[in-house]
Amino acid sequence: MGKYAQLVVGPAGAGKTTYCAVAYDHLCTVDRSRHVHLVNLDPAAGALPYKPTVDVRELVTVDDVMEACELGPNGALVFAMETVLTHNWMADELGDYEEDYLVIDCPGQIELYTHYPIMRQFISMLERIGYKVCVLYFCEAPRFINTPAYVSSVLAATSAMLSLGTAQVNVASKMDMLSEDPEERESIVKQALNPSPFSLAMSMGHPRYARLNAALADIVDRFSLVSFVPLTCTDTDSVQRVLDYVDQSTQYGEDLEPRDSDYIGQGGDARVQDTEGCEWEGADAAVGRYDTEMATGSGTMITPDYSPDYTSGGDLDEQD
Ligand SMILES: Nc1nc2c(ncn2[C@@H]2O[C@H](COP(=O)(O)OP(=O)(O)OP(=O)(O)O)[C@@H](O)[C@H]2O)c(=O)[nH]1
Repeated sequence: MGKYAQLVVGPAGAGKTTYCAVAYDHLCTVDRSRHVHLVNLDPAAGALPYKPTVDVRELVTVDDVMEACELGPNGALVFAMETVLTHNWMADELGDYEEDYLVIDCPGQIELYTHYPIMRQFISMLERIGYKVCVLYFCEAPRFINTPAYVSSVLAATSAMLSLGTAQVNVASKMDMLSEDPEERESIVKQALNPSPFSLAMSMGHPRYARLNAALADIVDRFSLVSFVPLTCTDTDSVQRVLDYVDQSTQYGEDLEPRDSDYIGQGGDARVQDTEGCEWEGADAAVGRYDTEMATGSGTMITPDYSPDYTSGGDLDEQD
């Protein structure tokens, strides 16, 4: 089987801990071929709904750091995470097994994924000891209904992808909060995630920033930035679907295929061509594999044909 890790990241309250507990149960009961372990990487975590195999709080807690170093909660968290890396504690805790499947519950401070190199270094450490890593970036689906929040989520997910530099599956969590009807809720999110660039630009923010809004809307639209796999933690099928995409991005079980057309949003239609002319569509592109390839310069993204020139002026200028 080899060694695999899913790193569950995203803003506070997005549903990371709940997913980790549910995914662990699912993997232990439905797919029993893996040696699954839960890892708590949040030194500020309170009561957890699962019993972790490895718990960072045994090494350091945010409360201890706050007291010892007289730091605030955010500074203490960064200090605690740096402590984890400098002590090589995690590698020692994980041991030298040939086969492992880790589900890692991470802190909810977004700056860890976008500003600091800590999580990138943590991923490098896992890769060094033989793990294939996939990041799961969580966003709450109900936030997508508000356009500025949607654009901000897309940009934050993209920022994490660039900063962490590994395969990434973006997850739209808490889908059940949109509607009781599964079809209706997917359609709500699909609509919210596929606005025309014009309506995106118009509803993005204050007219003072019309040119910036237009440029961002164009980028979000033109480059099919990210897609989201819908998730409701109480729905076994949707949990399985997320796991399928993670498997595909880490190439766990080469013969596994994700279910088609389950991605929602811009990148669901992404098409990517590698240097040998081989084209990846939808899932392959959307799981973030193309981003990794592009980052290393070995991939070429095919952009949609429709790319209106909103940045050159027109009606939007009148709002400046
Ligand atoms: N309705 C609904 N609620 C959910 C779902 N997943 C999680 N929640 C709820 O969302 C709240 C936050 O969930 P957590 O799993 O603690 O979120 P988190 O991202 O780990 O939060 P932090 O540890 O603060 O970073 C809890 O009350 C969960 O019960 C879901 O699929 N549907």
